[in-house]
Amino acid sequence: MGIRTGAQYIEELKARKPEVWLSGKKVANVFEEPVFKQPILEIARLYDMQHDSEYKDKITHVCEETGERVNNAFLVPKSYEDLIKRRAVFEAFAKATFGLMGRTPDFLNVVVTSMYHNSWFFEKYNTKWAENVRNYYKYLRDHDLFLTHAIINPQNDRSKNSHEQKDMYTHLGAVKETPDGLVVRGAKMLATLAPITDEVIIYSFPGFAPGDEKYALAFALPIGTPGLRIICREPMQDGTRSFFDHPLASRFEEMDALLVFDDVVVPWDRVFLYNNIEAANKLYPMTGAGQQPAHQSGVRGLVKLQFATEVAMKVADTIGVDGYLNVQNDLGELIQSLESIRALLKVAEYEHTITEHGEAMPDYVALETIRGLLPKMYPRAIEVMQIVGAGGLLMSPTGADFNNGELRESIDNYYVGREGISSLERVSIFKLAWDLCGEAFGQRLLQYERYYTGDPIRKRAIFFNMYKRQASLDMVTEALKAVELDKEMLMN
Ligand SMILES: Cc1cc2nc3c(=O)[nH]c(=O)nc-3n(C[C@H](O)[C@H](O)[C@H](O)COP(=O)(O)OP(=O)(O)OC[C@H]3O[C@@H](n4cnc5c(N)ncnc54)[C@H](O)[C@@H]3O)c2cc1C
Ligand SMILES: Nc1c(O)cccc1C(=O)O
Repeated sequence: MGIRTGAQYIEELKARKPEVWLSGKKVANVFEEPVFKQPILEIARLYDMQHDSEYKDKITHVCEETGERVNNAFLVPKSYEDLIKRRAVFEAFAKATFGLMGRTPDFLNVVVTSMYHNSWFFEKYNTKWAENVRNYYKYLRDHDLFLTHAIINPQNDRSKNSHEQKDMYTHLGAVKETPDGLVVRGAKMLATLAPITDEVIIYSFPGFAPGDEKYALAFALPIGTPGLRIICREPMQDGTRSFFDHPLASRFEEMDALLVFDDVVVPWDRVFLYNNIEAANKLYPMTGAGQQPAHQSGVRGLVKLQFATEVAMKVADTIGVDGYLNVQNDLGELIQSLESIRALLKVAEYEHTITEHGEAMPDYVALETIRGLLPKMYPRAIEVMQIVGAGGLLMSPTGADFNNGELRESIDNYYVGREGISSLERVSIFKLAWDLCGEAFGQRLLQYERYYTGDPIRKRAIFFNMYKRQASLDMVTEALKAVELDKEMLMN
């Protein structure tokens, strides 16, 4: 098999019947559901890029084991050059979606590739788990599959651990072992793009306490597995809004969902971890499942931040305000943020380390710095877009108004931009901006940047403590030597 085409992705999607709930109704056919139709086509486009002569050699490679061409997300990076090959697919997929779809197939395929290369970790606890991870990676790679994931407990009572919740199966937990597999019950959040993916992987994110053993789980299942219920949030576009009026919301609605497992049987060959809180707490930091996807997210986040910065700059130019100091100051700040992330990515790749298992790991400090900065920089770019766009963001007519002969003269006369910018150009740019800085669609993109990789506050605290453990603070010691001299004097 190897790389799929968009048509193959869609055919396989059509052949599945996941239990998807949307706005109070069970979705009979995901591909025909207007809310999902365009996002499916956008994902299909990514698969087609793998066969496009412009991208094929950049984003795919020939697998040494099978001789098939596979996506670079499945490449185990062994060198700087391999990291650059991985970056190529992250960048190509991000640019195809302006960085607005965070969970494109490359994201989780990188996670599973990392778990595969670090199957020694699972071996330590259970050789079958390690074998299952290795087999699953090969299955994903050879079938070029698209995963969703839900590694966070639903937001119920965050002051209590899973085993202390009112109902012991509010959070996903193991119920019993059977000859066919492990029976699991409960919920996990927040499975982005779940309705249009092939499979779901559940893996553990640190935070398990003694008593949480039944919740210590990692496994993968086909998205249409019986008993798996996918409950979507309210859609932010109904699939009928025009590309003109909502150039981004109409294309890139990245649905989020709660997953409810109703005594679902996980076959034993799909169980990667179970009933072991030490393993569950260490999986994320020890298998590269935290660091390697941060490379993908950093590249994607850079593209998204660059896109927002470009839109803000275009808005300012369109209405002739980028000559003013305040606007230049704000836009200059966005560009400096953008260049900071670009530089940090180069550092992350260049200052990679080779692990004892031969994996090229992008630099932790640079990646964590990106992880902590993007949740601040992206909201700031949206704020600047709102400040510069001002009332003009609420002035745009609709495409229907443009098409109304009675209105057309007024539209052409009164919606123009600066000299040389027609009404159509000005309104089109302001509609891009409004999708990003006004619509619920854009607010989700902002919340995504804040929280897609965990709670930035707690992640920053972990980063600080890691940094503090390695920080020598030598300059302070050096500076205090001068004080020592005085002390000798003072002592005498
Ligand atoms: C758009 C979007 C897409 C997402 N996609 C996915 C996905 O595909 N897969 C996935 O698994 N997850 C996904 N997530 C979920 C994401 O991982 C979580 O949002 C993130 O881990 C934070 O958890 P939470 O949202 O439950 O916030 P909470 O943990 O409930 O935090 C809420 C508030 O309470 C504070 N708080 C809570 N607990 C503590 C504590 N112990 N100590 C200090 N402060 C605390 C937090 O700082 C925060 O201010 C997505 C999130 C968003 C917004
Ligand atoms: N992918 C993640 C997620 O979905 C939630 C929390 C953390 C991560 C991550 O990869 O760091």
